[in-house]
Amino acid sequence: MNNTWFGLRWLLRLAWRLDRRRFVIGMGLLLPGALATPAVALALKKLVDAVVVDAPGEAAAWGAVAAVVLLCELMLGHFAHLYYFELAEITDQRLHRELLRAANGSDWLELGDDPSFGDRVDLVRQDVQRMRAGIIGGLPMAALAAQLAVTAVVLGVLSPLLLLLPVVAVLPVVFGRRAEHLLESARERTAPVTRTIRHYRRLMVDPRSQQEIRLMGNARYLLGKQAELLATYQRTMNAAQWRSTALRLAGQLAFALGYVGSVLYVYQLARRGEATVGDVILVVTLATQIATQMAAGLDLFGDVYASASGVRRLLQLRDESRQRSGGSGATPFAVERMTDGIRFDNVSFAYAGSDRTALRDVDLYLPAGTCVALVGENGAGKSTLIKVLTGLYPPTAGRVLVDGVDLAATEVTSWRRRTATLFQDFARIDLTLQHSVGVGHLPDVDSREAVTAAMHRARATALLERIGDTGALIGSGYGDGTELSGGQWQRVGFARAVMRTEPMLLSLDEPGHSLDALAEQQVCDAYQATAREVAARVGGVTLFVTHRMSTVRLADLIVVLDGGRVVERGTHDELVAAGGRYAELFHLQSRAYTE
Ligand SMILES: Nc1ncnc2c1ncn2[C@@H]1O[C@H](COP(=O)(O)OP(=O)(O)OP(=O)(O)O)[C@@H](O)[C@H]1O
Repeated sequence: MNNTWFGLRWLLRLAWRLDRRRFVIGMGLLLPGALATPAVALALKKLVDAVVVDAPGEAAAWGAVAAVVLLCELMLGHFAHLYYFELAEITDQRLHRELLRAANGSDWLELGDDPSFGDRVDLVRQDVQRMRAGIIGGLPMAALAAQLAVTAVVLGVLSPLLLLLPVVAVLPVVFGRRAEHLLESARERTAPVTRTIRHYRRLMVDPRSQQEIRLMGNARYLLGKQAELLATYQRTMNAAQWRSTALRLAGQLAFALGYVGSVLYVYQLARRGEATVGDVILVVTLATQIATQMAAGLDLFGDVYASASGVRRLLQLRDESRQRSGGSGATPFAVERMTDGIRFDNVSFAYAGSDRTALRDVDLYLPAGTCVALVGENGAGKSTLIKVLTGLYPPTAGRVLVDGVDLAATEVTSWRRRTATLFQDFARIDLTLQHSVGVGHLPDVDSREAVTAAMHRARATALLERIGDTGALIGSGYGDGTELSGGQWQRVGFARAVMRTEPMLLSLDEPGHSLDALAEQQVCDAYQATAREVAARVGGVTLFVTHRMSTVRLADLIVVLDGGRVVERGTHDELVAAGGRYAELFHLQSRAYTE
C-alpha cells in the first residue's frame, strides 16, 4: 500500500511542478463535481420527505436543488477532465524523457550489457503509458475519497450501523489490488520471454537479417520458435488473468451482500418509524452511488497501483544508473597536451555476467604522439581495450593513466571529450548529414564549416557532393533520406569522430571494415593524416585495430593481443625479426596475397 501512495504522491507532485495552473483548475472543478453526488441524494431525500408530508412548495424547491446539483455533477467533471487530461499529456512527455535519461544515465556501458536492465527499461517503457493513466486516475481518486467521506458521514448520522456499508465497499478495492499485483508479477516474470519475442520480431523484419533468412530458408523455424515463446507467454498471462478475475469477483460479491443488507436494514428502521421514507430513498441512492464510486475507485486504484509500480521501477533504474557512474569526487581531465603517454598498469577486465576475462594483466605503454596498431585474432580483446581506454567500462583491476592522470579518479565525461573513436559497429545516425556528423562535437553541431571540414578530414568530400548539402537527410530511419552503403556510413561515422579536432586519443576499430580496397586505402590515408595532425597538435595517441598487415606495418608501435593478454609489442621490423605470433600472422597474410 505504501508503495502505491508513494507512487501516487510522486506522480501528483511531478504534475504539480510541471503545471500548477492546470492542476489547481482541474482539482478545483473535480472536487465540487464529486461532492455534488452525495448532495443529489440528500436533495432527493428532502424532496421525497416533502412529498410524503404533502408540502408541494418545499418539494418543488428541493426538486430544483437536485436538478442544479445534478447539472453541476455532470458539467464540472467534464470540464475538469479537459484540464487533467492535458496535465497527463505533459507529464507523459516528461516521464519519457526521465526514462531516456535513466536508460542513458550511467557513465559506463555495463548496464546496457545487462539483459535484466534492458528488460526493466522495456517494462518502464510500457509503464509510462500506465503512469499517464495514473495521473488521469490519481486526481479523480482524491475527489472520490472526499466524496466517500461525505457519504460515510451522511450514513453514520442516519445509523452508525450503516457505516458498515463503506467498510464492505472497501473489499473490492483490497481484492482488486491483490488482483493487479498478480498481473504485475506475471508481467515481470514473463519479461525475458517478451524480450525474446520482440527480438525475433525485429530479426525477421530487419533487412540485414532478412536476406540470410531467405537464403538459409529458416523463416519457418524462426516463426515456430516465436510461436512457442508466445504460447508460453500467453499460458502464464492467461493463468494470472483468471486468478485475478476470480479475486475481483469475490470482492464485488462481498460488497453486493452488504448493499442488499443495508437496504433491508433501513427498510426495517422505516417500518419501526425510526427513519423516514426519504431516508430509505437516501440509503438506496447512496448505496447505489457507493457501488458506482467503488467500481470507479477500483479502476482508478488499478491504474494508480500499476502506475506506482512503474514509478518504483523508473526510480530504481534512475538510481541504478546514478550508482554506476563516476564518483562525485572525480576531477575533470585537464591535460591540454600529452607529453608522456598512456599507460595500462596491470589492467584486467571482465564483462558483467561473463566468467571470461576479456583483458588480463595488461601492462602497456603507448608513448605520446605515436600511432599504435592493435593486432590479434577475433575475440583477442582489441575492441575491449579501446572501450576500457575510452572510459566506456571501468577496469575490473589495475589502472589506466593518461599523462600520469588516473582515469578512475577523473570525471569520465571530460576525458571522453578528449577522445575521438570510430567503432567497428559504429552508429548509423539517420538525421541530416549536418547533425549526423555534427553530434560528434556538440559545440559545432550546427556549424556547416565544421561539418564540411570533418567530411574533408574523413576523405568524404565526394560523398558530401553526392548528397548535395549538409542539410540533406541521410538514411531512411524516419524520413525519405539518401540511403548510404556500409562504406559510406562508415565515412560519415569517421567524419563524426573527427569533429573533435584535438583528441588526445584517436581510436579506430577496423578501419577497413565495410570498405572496398580503394576506399580502404583512402580511409587509411585519412587515418594516418589525422593521426599525424593529432600527434603534432596535442601529442595525441592514435590506436587502430585492423587485420590488414599492410596498414599495421605503418604503425610506430604494434601491440599483439592474444586471449586478453599483450603477448608482443614492438615495431614491424622488430616483431618480424622476433619470429613470434606477429611474424606468423604477417607471413600467413603475405602468403595469402602472393599465392
Ligand atoms: N558486451 C560483451 N559482453 C560480454 N562479453 C563480451 C562483450 N563484448 C565482447 N565480449 C567478449 O570479450 C572478448 C573480447 O572481445 P573483443 O570484442 O574485445 O575482441 P576483438 O579482439 O575486438 O575481436 P574482433 O576482432 O572479432 O573484433 C570476447 O571473448 C568476446 O566474446
